[in-house]
Amino acid sequence: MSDKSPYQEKANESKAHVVWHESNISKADRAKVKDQKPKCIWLTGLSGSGKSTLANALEVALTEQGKHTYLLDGDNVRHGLNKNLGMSDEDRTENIRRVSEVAKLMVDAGLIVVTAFISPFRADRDAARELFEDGEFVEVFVDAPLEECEKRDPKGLYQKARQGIIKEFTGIDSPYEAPEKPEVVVNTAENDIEACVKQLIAAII
Ligand SMILES: Nc1ncnc2c1ncn2[C@@H]1O[C@H](COP(=O)(O)OS(=O)(=O)O)[C@@H](OP(=O)(O)O)[C@H]1O
Ligand SMILES: Nc1ncnc2c1ncn2[C@@H]1O[C@H](COP(=O)(O)OP(=O)(O)O)[C@@H](O)[C@H]1O
Repeated sequence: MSDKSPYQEKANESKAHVVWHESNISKADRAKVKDQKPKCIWLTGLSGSGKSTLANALEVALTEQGKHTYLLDGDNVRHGLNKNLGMSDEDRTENIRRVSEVAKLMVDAGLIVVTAFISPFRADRDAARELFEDGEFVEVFVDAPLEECEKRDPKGLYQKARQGIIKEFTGIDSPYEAPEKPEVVVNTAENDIEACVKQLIAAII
């Protein structure tokens, strides 16, 4: 987001008068009560690659193991917190910035957070990583070729994008920058859902 945005102008006005408060309970205290290591599991990939499906299945598996989790999904967050954002590059960046900060708060609360956003820009995902301590941020590339995602087209969005009804669609007329060094790559075109979840659990726990 540029420095000329209304959000940034208001932030600049008030910044000088806003003071950080320390809390008596730390992230480590909260994590100890939950008996787990807080983490942010960041799923990135094309629409239809399998982010929501895997994030849901992963949350189920973690909950069955007694872990305390929360799932942040792009479609859902865009109905509430980020309902004032569209799909321009600038709005996607702001979407990911806000979600990264929410995920950081949730990790501070001691949770294992799973996020499912296209998050197409490398710089935005790197900025998210910067908010976390070493080892807390696990970038997962949910990898499936565009042709496979388009064939699945679970919401009929690719068809609408090809017809020009939806503009700036990721992979069609908006870019997707694949991760260069993700902690995990799950290939959803070659492995079934169960195998991908197994791979994720092994990488996380
Ligand atoms: N133009 C365009 N491009 C891509 N996706 C679109 C678009 N318009 C609507 N949708 C639907 O919005 C979901 C993507 O939201 P995200 O918040 O994950 O996007 S982003 O990270 O800000 O790029 C995405 O969800 P997934 O299919 O689950 O990825 C789509 O359902
Ligand atoms: N290994 C797999 N992992 C995840 N989804 C898969 C896999 N194989 C096939 N699919 C199917 O692909 C589709 C992915 O849709 P979805 O999870 O909504 O993707 P996204 O959230 O990335 O848009 C679903 O219909 C799902 O059943």
